[in-house]
Amino acid sequence: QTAKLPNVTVLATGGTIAGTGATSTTTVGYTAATVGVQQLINAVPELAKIANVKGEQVFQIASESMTNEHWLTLGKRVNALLAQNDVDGIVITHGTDTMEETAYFLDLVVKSRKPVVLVGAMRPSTALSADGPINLYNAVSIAGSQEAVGKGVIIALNDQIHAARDVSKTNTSTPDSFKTTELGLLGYIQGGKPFFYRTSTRKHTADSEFDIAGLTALPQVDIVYGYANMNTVALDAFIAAGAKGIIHAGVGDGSIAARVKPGLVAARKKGAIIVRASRVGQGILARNGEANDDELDFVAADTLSPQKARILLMLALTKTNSTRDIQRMFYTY
Ligand SMILES: NC(=O)C[C@H](N)C(=O)O
Repeated sequence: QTAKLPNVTVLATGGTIAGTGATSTTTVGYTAATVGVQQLINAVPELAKIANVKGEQVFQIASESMTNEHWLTLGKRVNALLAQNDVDGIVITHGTDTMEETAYFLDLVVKSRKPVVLVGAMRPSTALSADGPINLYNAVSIAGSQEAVGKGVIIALNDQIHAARDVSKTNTSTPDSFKTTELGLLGYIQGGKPFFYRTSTRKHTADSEFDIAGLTALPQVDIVYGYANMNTVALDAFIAAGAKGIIHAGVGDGSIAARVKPGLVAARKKGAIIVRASRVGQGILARNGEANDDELDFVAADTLSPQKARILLMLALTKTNSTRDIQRMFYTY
């Protein structure tokens, strides 16, 4: 250990960054989650110059198979490590498909201001111009930096730094897939150093009211997707299966089809919390806009994507059933 260097723990969970393909030109149709954490670290010897890096294999999965239970395990491990004086920051290697969801979950449950950086790759480790090694190098640099303290959970790929709340995967396969909404990215990594230009005004990490310490499961919340000719088949099935909350990923500003509305009203009467979100991807979901939320006792998702609204609603339901309080949470986080 070099005294002056920060101590960064790399928690590996799988994904394409740990994937291998048949040939160097295989950039699709490879196998995700095959390379172990020590091999990932060893592939970037330059890491030793910027941090004392320790690796830990938490899972080895493709991120499309991420579950609530994985999140609880990971969140507890992150909190335990960040409580240690000899850990300055954490990097989590993760598949890109659900990285934005894991990042937002952690943003709401990590009890520390120390940096937590999620990183992945769009190309497998065996590909020509694999993006994993440079992304990992940059992520370790951010996790060990003073600049990243207190910024909330970060996603860093392709030389860009994004806040967990507002970033999403926007392209199926290109290395510049991760974009923040119009709200704007946090900064860049250049020459191995992070440069921050903005922060979110929303609460996160050490200022969050959510605590997973005593939890072994999260309440069931499902998403129903809006489209022309939508019906209530999926909604009714989720409610019958015991959903405690429904995210309605409506068209436009969260509009509800005339023939779907009675199903949502019935679900609310049975006790499920209904959150109106939008499938559009940008903008504020107007409370009392396309639906009278006050009258229907629904919640508006603000600017959260449906998949992130699901996470906030699950955590909200661990604390309250009050739609008033849940709406406050959607305007706070
Ligand atoms: N680029 C990736 O990491 C995609 C992969 N399916 C995953 O999410 O694990």
